[in-house]
Amino acid sequence: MAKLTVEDLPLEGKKVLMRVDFNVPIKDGVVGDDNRIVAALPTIKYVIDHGGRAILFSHLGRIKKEEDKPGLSLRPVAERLSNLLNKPVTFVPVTEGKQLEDAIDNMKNGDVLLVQNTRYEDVKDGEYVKRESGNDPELGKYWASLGDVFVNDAFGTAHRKHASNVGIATNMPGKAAAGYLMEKEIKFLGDAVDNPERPFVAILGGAKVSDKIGVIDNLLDKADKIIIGGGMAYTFYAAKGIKVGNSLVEKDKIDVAKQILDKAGDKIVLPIDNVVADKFNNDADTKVVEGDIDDGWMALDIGPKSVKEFEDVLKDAKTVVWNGPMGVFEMPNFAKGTLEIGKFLGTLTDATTIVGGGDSTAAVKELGVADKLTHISTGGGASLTYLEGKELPGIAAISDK
Ligand SMILES: Nc1ncnc2c1ncn2[C@@H]1O[C@H](COP(=O)(O)OP(=O)(O)O)[C@@H](O)[C@H]1O
Ligand SMILES: O=C(OP(=O)(O)O)[C@H](O)COP(=O)(O)O
Repeated sequence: MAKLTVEDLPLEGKKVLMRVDFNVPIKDGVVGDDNRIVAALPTIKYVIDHGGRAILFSHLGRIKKEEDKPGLSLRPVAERLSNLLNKPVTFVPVTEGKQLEDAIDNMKNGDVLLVQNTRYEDVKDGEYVKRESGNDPELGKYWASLGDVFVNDAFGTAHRKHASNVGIATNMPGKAAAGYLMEKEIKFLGDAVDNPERPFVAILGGAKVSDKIGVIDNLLDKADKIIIGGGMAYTFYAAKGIKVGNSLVEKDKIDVAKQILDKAGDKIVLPIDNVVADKFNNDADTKVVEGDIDDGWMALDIGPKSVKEFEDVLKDAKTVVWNGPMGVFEMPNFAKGTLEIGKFLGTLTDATTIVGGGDSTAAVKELGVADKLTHISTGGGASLTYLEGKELPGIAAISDK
């Protein structure tokens, strides 16, 4: 890696500022899926095992007004982290000032401290000032002044230019390194996209064509096949002149979809059949249709022939990258396509299989196949930005070796 890593930094007795992505689901004050916390443990352990004093920063959710703050405290995360590390974690309920500075001064080698949600800085005295998410230069400078070195392990936030990632790093030139999770994410995604074992198949789903057009465009030059399922498939149907009924279509993207199809030749694989419904509801009347979708019906999942078609494309793949569900996965009656594809990926034990994004990750976990896949990315937006071939500001700001 051309960037400094945690192993390049002096740690013994140092105040080690660490940016992690602990933006995890919290319900009634309890952490739900703790995958992102678990994924950061190797770097945290490395730092404390080498005598560093780990000062952790993360955002949680989005804060636009004072009332958002109480429900988005990182305190439950500190508790879960403490359980996972099997040692005390000091939680500091503020993001700046004497209380934080004193807590840092009181740390001993090997101690762990978690600072309050960095996005508390986005609202000051009731005003939405975006000091954290707007990368206020004074804030990054202040946080950088609290430590000796900086480790960024927040891959999930790497597509954001925040004070707590880019700001701190730019104020610590030559002392800002990547953690193990960051390294691992870049390695798997980087190898998959830049140096894939072939055939390389990408599976893209979900709803937002506009967000993923850039990804498709970049992958056209790199992948052998691109499977498009989920809501985005129907904008491509429209581009091909197939009737879409009431299915989700981004009308202003039909022309771009046409251009992509022209450029793609037979690289793009679209669903043959779909589960269509008479309303956007789990209890809707449904049927499976091939090709044209009549008015009054909307496609909410791929059909059984599409599942077979996609599996035929996937069965010989040596590298697979999957982002986005094949249907309205949240409704049990339209989850089958996503679950079948997830299950099939679990059988591809000879291939490198990488899954990114909340819904697809949830699907493989629900199926219990997550541990059969090579890599589950902790970043949805970040992995997409990477697949799009764009620079991630959080990574760019890390010091070069
Ligand atoms: N056929 C479909 N029609 C409408 N919405 C769909 C369809 N297929 C998938 N979706 C929706 O797409 C959403 C996920 O889209 P998106 O945000 O683009 O993906 P991701 O969460 O992976 O980034 C899910 O909420 C899912 O219900
Ligand atoms: O969860 C995140 O994004 P993701 O759901 O796209 O992976 C990151 O923590 C970034 O959070 P944000 O989208 O509120 O900036």
